[in-house]
Amino acid sequence: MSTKSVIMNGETKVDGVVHINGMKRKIQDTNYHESPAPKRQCGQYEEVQNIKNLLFKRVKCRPTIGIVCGSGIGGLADVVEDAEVIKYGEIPGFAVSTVPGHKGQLVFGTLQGKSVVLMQGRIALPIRVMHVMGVKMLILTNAAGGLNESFNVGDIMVIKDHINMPGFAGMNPLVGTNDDRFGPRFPAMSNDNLYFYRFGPRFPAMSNDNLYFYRFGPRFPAMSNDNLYFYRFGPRFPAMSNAYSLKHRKLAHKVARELGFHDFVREGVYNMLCGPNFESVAECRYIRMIGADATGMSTAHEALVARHCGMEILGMSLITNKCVLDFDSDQMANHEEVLETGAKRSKDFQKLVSKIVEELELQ
Ligand SMILES: O=P(O)(O)O[C@H]1O[C@H](CO)[C@@H](O)[C@H]1O
Ligand code: HPA
Repeated sequence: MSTKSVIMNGETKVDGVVHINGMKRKIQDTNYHESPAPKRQCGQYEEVQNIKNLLFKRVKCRPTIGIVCGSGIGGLADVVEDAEVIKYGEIPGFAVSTVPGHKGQLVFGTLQGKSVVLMQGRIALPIRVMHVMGVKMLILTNAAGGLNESFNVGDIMVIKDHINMPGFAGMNPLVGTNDDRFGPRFPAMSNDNLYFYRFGPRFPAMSNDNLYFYRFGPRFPAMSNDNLYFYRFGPRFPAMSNAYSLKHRKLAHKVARELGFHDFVREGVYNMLCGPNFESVAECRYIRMIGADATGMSTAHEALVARHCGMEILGMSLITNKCVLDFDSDQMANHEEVLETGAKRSKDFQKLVSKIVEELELQ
């Protein structure tokens, strides 16, 4: 006899298979989002702790700020003082970055008096390693193609939000069983401070502030009197608010003005596609239509992993080329142009990031 249960509106579970809008999803628990995922690129907790221990045996630096250097932007490492460099190949589990323009190493040291770690070469695992090392603030940089017609090659776009396009097709670094030691189950990336749970968290304390809203209410609420949320296992459907926080975007623009960079520092929405091909003209037109100002092949997943474990983020894209939006154009994006623009703007980018680091107030 088959067992059938209604999980939530429109979703039913029949013999361990969830049916959503006519599609079948095999599940382990009652939660289809927790179906077994392939080995997680952003790291299991023990693995991440082991890497941290290994790194802390090798370096003196205890970073509080992490910086991910995009294509052609790695020159920032040159201004890091007391640099301690570890190649990805020396770190178990770190994929060796294959993109030209990415050196594939971690650089620990001091920037403007603050302890930092730079990733020269982007892979997902180090974000969680940074988190367990104590990094509170992550600066994400990338090279991106400009979609906004008013952007020029060489502009720097402060990211106000992102579109995780691969996520539309199920590619999200947070898919798989949630490890609550990193963060909650369903982080939202909206820009407000309200938490919405689809079902409510599992074992939350009912805090004293008025920022948390439950759509259905928490499962096992305690009524304690403190202002903090403690998750024993983490909430199921939390929102991850303030992803690219206004505070840090404002700081980036203030610093840009102080440096006289305001003419080429812009703001906009970053779109991530998987790559490795550059986008077709129709794709570019589509991404522009849905609200993106620039597009690349990175950053959104790192932002998701970072926000999931509670890090603050600031993102900046160097517009290295203009995306081709005209079907009849013979222009073609290419990685050489990306690196070339990166090189031309590298000193300005370094100054901007260094001064932002100097002025960052860590909570
Ligand atoms: O996002 P970063 O690492 O800057 O690199 C960008 O540049 C490469 C394409 O030229 C792609 O990897 C794209 O994502
Ligand atoms: O035009 C682009 N598309 C995708 N990624 C990129 N990285 C730099 N430029 C681009």
